[in-house]
Amino acid sequence: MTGLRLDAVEVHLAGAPIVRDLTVDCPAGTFVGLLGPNGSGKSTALRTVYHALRPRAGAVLLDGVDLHRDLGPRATARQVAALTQDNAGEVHLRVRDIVATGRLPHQSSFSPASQNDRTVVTDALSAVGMTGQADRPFAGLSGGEKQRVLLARALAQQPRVLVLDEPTNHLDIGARLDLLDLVRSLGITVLAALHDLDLAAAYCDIVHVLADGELLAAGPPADVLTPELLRQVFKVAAHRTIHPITGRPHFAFAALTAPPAPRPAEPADHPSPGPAPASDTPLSSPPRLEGTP
Ligand SMILES: Nc1ncnc2c1ncn2[C@@H]1O[C@H](COP(=O)(O)OP(=O)(O)OP(=O)(O)O)[C@@H](O)[C@H]1O
Repeated sequence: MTGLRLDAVEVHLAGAPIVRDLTVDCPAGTFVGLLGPNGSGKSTALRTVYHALRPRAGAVLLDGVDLHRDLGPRATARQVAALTQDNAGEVHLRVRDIVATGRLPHQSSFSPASQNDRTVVTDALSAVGMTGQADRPFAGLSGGEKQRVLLARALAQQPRVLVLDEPTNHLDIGARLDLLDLVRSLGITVLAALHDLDLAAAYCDIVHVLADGELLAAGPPADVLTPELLRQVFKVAAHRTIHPITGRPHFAFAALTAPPAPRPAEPADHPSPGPAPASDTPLSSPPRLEGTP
């Protein structure tokens, strides 16, 4: 298989098993989601892909090449870019300089930034809509702007695999969709930890669900994300419908302890045609707000 494969990956942290026997296949060009509750091991698994953690057992393979055994961190960074939550330490740089660090794996001390490097950085800034902010200090940006700059840095790496750890944190709904649309349009292999199950269902070709460091289910979102599985994994009541625009699964959630809502009135209760008033109150006399005279 061409693409990325986590093959029976095992990670221990502080002596405890955090990820156990995890196999995840990301065929080349697919968008694969890693889902699961807080603490289920998603970030830990992703960190083995971008060389921040070495698996204790198993392997991370890119087109069959073992990233830890056969490639070092620098060679891996020419193939794999990550957009993660850890971005401390870069706060004193300008936006353009942050994005330019994405070119470092492609440069050597004998070949500093080339014209091509500068063009790639300019294009990456443009792709995320941050051209006009290129000279601002990174530290002065909003959370959403920072996220876009860090995506630009990942794009500047010109990776074959993009690892995303909760990439839509801090983003408003329009920016979330823009970011995931942009990522999808790249046509590269994507492995993303996502909490938003609607976004996962809308963007992922395949999802893998983790619980307590182990793989519980994998497959297309429509097959995997059943109300039964969501109840088991996230301990919520889930109501699944089809999104009227995207045609993908769409969810409404309630706590398992939530009382059932009163049943809506049957159509037979309102036999007259045309729009019905929202309540029994006549439209000519709007209800008074509590506390108004
Ligand atoms: N350096 C560490 N030492 C010990 N335990 C750790 C370390 N890093 C993470 N863990 C633990 O590993 C478990 C999995 O953490 P991880 O961050 O991978 O989960 P996650 O699924 O990404 O969670 P979230 O959705 O909350 O981001 C958690 O219980 C966490 O406390």
